[in-house]
Amino acid sequence: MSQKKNIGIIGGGNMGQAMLSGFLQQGITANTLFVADHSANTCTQLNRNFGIYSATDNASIADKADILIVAVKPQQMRSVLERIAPCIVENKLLISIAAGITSMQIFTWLNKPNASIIRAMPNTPALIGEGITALYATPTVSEAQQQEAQVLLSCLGKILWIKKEEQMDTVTALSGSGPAYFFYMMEGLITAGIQLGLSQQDATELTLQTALGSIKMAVAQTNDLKTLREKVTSKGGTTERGIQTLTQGNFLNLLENTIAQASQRAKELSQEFN
Ligand SMILES: NC(=O)C1=CN([C@@H]2O[C@H](COP(=O)(O)OP(=O)(O)OC[C@H]3O[C@@H](n4cnc5c(N)ncnc54)[C@H](OP(=O)(O)O)[C@@H]3O)[C@@H](O)[C@H]2O)C=CC1
Ligand SMILES: O=C(O)[C@@H]1CCC=N1
Repeated sequence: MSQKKNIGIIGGGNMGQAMLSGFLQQGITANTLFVADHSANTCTQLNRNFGIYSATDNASIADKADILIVAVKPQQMRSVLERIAPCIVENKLLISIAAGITSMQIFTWLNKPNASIIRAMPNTPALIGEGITALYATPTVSEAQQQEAQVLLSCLGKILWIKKEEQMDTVTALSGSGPAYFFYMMEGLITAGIQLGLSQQDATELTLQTALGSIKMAVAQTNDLKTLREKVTSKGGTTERGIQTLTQGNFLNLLENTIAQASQRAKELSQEFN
């Protein structure tokens, strides 16, 4: 990515900082990164920890940025966008990562039907360059801007372009929220191991390395997931009993319902904060 482009981020919280880390690790220079956060304390910390310029005034950061990432909570999106609207001049690319908030709402709040808007859904593994970011470009975004967004957000891991905006809610439920489901499952496995007599340290090491090895095998795609599972599951053995227990507990239905509910929540966020 051309180092001449200034990257602005509004909202220096969990995801704003994960993105910032990913950008810096991939060699985007600190003097092209600008962050706004309404907390002066957060600004001081960002400046100290990342060596980037930060300010409490959103408009000043929006002005400096060629590419502006809005990373505040959905409930803050409307007031933030209405206030920075005068800064969203022609050729500035605005990337929203807010769950649920539609491009139609963004255009309306900016009152700029020709603004260049991309919706992005990253996830927190962006912090170590192992995220995946789904992207949806509105028709006002040029090919060159799509390319810029792709190059920039590739610093955070993989990229997946989505053609239909309505799919963003499912994407949010699956990959945006997804790391939390995996962390939750690992927490549960560790707890179970401890309850059955392992030390915290041993249960943690066994769980984390098993997760890592399984993910690496899944990603290598030498076999499909079902085959990989079946290779572990000896007839009449331990895994079979474990999987039976998951099946009896409607594990797959539970997962389907989890994604459906998270996706539904994205739709509600859009309506609640309209
Ligand atoms: N966390 C995640 O894994 C992911 C989050 N997202 C999306 O990213 C967005 C941010 O989420 P997340 O980082 O978790 O939230 P955080 O609350 O951690 O970050 C938001 C930051 O913005 C600050 N802020 C609040 N109001 C303003 C304002 N008016 N102007 C400037 N800064 C403000 C907050 O300060 P304060 O805390 O003081 O309110 C906070 O530091 C959300 O829209 C979410 O849907 C998308 C993908 C993944
Ligand atoms: O929980 C949330 O609403 C945000 C969006 C995806 C991950 N975190």
